[in-house]
Amino acid sequence: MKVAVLGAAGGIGQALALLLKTQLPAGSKLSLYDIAPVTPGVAVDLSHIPTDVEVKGFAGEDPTAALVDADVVLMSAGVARKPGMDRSDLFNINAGIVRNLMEKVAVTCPKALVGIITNPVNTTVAIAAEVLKNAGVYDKNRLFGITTLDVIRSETFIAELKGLNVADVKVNVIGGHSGVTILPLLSQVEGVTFTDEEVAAMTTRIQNAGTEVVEAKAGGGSATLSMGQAACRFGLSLVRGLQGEANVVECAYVDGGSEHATFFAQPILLGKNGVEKVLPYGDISAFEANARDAMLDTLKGDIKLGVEFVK
Ligand SMILES: NC(=O)c1ccc[n+]([C@@H]2O[C@H](COP(=O)([O-])OP(=O)(O)OC[C@H]3O[C@@H](n4cnc5c(N)ncnc54)[C@H](O)[C@@H]3O)[C@@H](O)[C@H]2O)c1
Ligand SMILES: O=C(O)C[C@H](O)C(=O)O
Repeated sequence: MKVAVLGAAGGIGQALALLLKTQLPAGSKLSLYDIAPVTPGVAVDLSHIPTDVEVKGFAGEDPTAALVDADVVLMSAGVARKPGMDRSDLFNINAGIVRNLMEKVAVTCPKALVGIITNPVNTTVAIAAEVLKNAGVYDKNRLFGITTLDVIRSETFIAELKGLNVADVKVNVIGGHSGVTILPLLSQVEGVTFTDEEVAAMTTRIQNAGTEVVEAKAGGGSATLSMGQAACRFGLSLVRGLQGEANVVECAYVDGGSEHATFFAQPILLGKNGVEKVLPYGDISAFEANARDAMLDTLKGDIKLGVEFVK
């Protein structure tokens, strides 16, 4: 199994690469790419960790060498937020980066499962899809916006509030990955009840958790370590699905035939071809139904921006 990380010298990329080096199945290959010249050095550094995962690093303008024979591509290349910015403020720089990298993916490893981390995810995934369509290689089951950070934040914050073992807390987060488009389905969390006030406060905290980190880092960037963990969890789930493991389920932002929007985050069953099945997200509360319906104009606008960027 070969996993390529694009943006591998960055805050997320290095954390993710470290976790993958120590957690990918024995015999895997890890391919690191970034425009930053330090990237081959990051690979040499990781290669001294005694696991059976071969690491190679590539720098420069062209990611092709890193993408050859990749089964999974995880992309965090791009710029991150500073205080006062919204994720959509990253569009001007990151849209072009994602487009250019996806053009190389389309030519070099069109069958790879691609997980997009680069913000604004609601839009960059639509850009990636349009590039793959233009190249004639789009398979909606192989493209994912990684929203796992919203899931692990929800698990953490709920366990803290309710005094639970975090390993026992499971939460679906649907919609997208910014502001009101992030919707944790708190009504479905087993063994827990929330007051209306708790639901409102917890939903807002999860929606603003990225900003919480951006402000705490005070100009030093956004979430990198928790995102490294989230992307590792999602990337390992993609690998487990590819290897034929049963019942691998994650929430992700996919082109899954949702009635709500072209791309929508919801639970998916992963398998040998990526998305095996888009799963229903189940019964939701009136609060959640209102929040879901209220987000749709924003989400559809974000998607339209991505489609129009490539056209
Ligand atoms: N999906 C999520 O939940 C989530 C969570 C956190 C951050 N993010 C996003 O991930 C992205 C990366 O964040 P970070 O903290 O790692 O930023 P960072 O600045 O630390 O790292 C980004 C890396 O991308 C590289 N890069 C820039 N342009 C490139 C190109 N054309 N080709 C290859 N590499 C290129 C840079 O050299 C840098 O090493 C940001 O857009 C951020 O908003 C998403
Ligand atoms: O908030 C950001 O800009 C980064 C990321 O999307 C996050 O949720 O932490």
